[in-house]
Amino acid sequence: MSHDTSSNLPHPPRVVTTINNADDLAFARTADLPSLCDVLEIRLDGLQETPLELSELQSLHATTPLILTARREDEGAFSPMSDAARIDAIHQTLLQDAMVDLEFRTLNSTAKSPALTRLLEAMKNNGNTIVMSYHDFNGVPDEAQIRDHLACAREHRAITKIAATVNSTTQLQLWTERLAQLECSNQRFSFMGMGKFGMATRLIAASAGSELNYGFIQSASVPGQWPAKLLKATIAKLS
Ligand SMILES: O=C1C[C@@](O)(C(=O)O)C[C@@H](O)[C@@H]1O
Repeated sequence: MSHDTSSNLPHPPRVVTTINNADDLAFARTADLPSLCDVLEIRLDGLQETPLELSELQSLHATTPLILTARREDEGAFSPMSDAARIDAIHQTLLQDAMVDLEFRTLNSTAKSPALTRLLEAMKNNGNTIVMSYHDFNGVPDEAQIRDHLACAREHRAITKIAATVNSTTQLQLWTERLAQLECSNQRFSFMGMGKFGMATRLIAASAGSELNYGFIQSASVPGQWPAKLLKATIAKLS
C-alpha cells in the first residue's frame, strides 16, 4: 500500500522524546510534555544510577505513553549492561500497555534466556507492544536484512524500528529504497537516518508512515536528531 499524505496514514506519526539521563528526567518532571512529544522513551541504560520510582513512571505513562528501553551495548547503550541486567531492568519497570524496545538481535537469537522468555510471557499478559530495534552505525541495511526484520516483527506483532546512517547522497538513495520497502510492507514501522542527512530523513519518513519519530529534550543522542518540540511542530505541518 502506498500513502499519499500523512493525514491518511493508518498510524499517524508520533514524536518520541528520549529520557536519556538524570537531567532529562528532572526536565521532564516539570515540562509541559504534550507540547514536546506524544511518547516518552525511558532509556534505562542511561538511568542506571538514577533512582526511578515505579509510581513516577506510572504517572508519566498516564499522560504520555512510555517506551521502556535498556539498549544493548553494540546498539548505542549510554553505559554497558549485561543482557540479564537489561532484561531485568525492563521487567522491573513493566507497566501495563507500555511499549517495550527490544533489539532484533535480542529477539532473533535462537537461544532465548529464561529471563527473556519470562519477560515475553509477562508482556503478552500485560498487552505490551514491542518496538523491535536495529541500529546500523555504518550505513543502510540491505533489502534482505529488512525482509528478515519484518518477518521477525510479524512473528512478535512488533513495530519494526530501524535507524540507519545516512552521510552521503548514495546512502540517502539506499535509505529511500528501504523506506519504500517498509511502506509497502503493510506492517507498522519506524524508520530514520542518523548523520549528515539524518534530520532531512526524519521528515520524509514521517510523511511515508513512520510511526515513531525520535527527538531529544536537551541534547541529541545521535547526530541527525531534532529537538523534540521543533520536530513535533514541523511534523504537524506535513501534508
Ligand atoms: O532508538 C532510538 C532512536 C535513536 O537511535 C535515533 O536515531 O533517534 C536515538 C535513541 O536514543 C533511541 O533509543
